[in-house]
Amino acid sequence: METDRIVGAQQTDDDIYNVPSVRPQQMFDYIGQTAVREQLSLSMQAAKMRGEPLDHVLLYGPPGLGKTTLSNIIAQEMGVTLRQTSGPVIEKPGDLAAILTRLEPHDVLFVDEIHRLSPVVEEVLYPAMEDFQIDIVIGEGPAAQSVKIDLPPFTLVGATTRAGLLTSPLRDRFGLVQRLEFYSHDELCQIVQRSASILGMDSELEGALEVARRSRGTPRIANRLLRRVRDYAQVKGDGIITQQIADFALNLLEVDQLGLDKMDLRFLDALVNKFDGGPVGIDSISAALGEERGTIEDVIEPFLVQQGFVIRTSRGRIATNKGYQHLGVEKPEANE
Ligand SMILES: Nc1ncnc2c1ncn2[C@@H]1O[C@H](COP(=O)(O)OP(=O)(O)OP(=O)(O)O)[C@@H](O)[C@H]1O
Ligand SMILES: [Mg+2]
Repeated sequence: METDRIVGAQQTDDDIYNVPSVRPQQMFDYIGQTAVREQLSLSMQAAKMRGEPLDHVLLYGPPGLGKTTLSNIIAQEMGVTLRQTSGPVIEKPGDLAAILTRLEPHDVLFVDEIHRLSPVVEEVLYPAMEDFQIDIVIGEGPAAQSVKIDLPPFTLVGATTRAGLLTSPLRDRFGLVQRLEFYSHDELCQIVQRSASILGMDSELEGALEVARRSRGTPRIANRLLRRVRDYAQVKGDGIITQQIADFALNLLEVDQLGLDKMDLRFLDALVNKFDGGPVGIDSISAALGEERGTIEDVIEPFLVQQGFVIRTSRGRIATNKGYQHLGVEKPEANE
């Protein structure tokens, strides 16, 4: 499971119960994502000037990049209450109706994993988003009656890691659609330094940068690695996060210079050394590694593909030059 990996992007209990919280509370502290921040800030300012709620916002992108954080900040900056729920939790139309009718004017309703709403629930959401109205059916059989209920004007903030799974009627009802991008090393370095100072740690620039470089473009991973490096610095060093301390600590955790862990390296090694760099089908790799196909596709491959170590083709997986180089193996001439 990815949740067992130190470099997994999914949230773990360790991320949730870590105090003090390093999660930014205001836009000012939200590092990176400049375009998203500017567009949202502009729209929020305009909405406030008009005395209207902010238009509905869809945030999408890989896990751990700051969707939930941003939704909190939106509510905070708009000066309204945030109500949180998630797609799979809303089972029936009545569940959603109960949430919507309890909103105060201009509140932000955050729906995480919005791609997992059931179709009947989604139907209720359409008029709610468009006209701030819902139709609910009261009673059953021939006596059933449809009643229109007015809702307070509100802002829906939807988040998803799988924008491709959203139906187009739902997608079209969001006025602001923002894609979060992986963070640069420099941005992650700022995040690490900020978190270190909240945790009461001294960090040298090079130390923070070392953590940043190995964090797979993902703030959640950066914060998790930082906490492990902190342990190491306190036990083995003098508490300061230097490059050497970060390097030792992360090597101990078997997270390499580019953020690859053992699982990634086993995959790359099999592809290069057992299958001559491919193309090879996913099922053969799965058999060679003794890992389930789904795990490989959802958990190992995305980062390797995004970083250009591996490409997926219709004929199978192929190791790139970069993939060969990372293992220190010469790429054979004839192999394409
Ligand atoms: N722009 C940022 N600046 C500083 N820290 C950030 C930023 N974005 C995210 N973080 C940190 O990363 C952690 C993970 O972010 P968050 O929970 O918002 O991700 P997410 O996109 O909602 O992930 P998921 O898809 O798993 O729900 C936060 O607790 C926060 O500390
Ligand atoms: Mg989230």
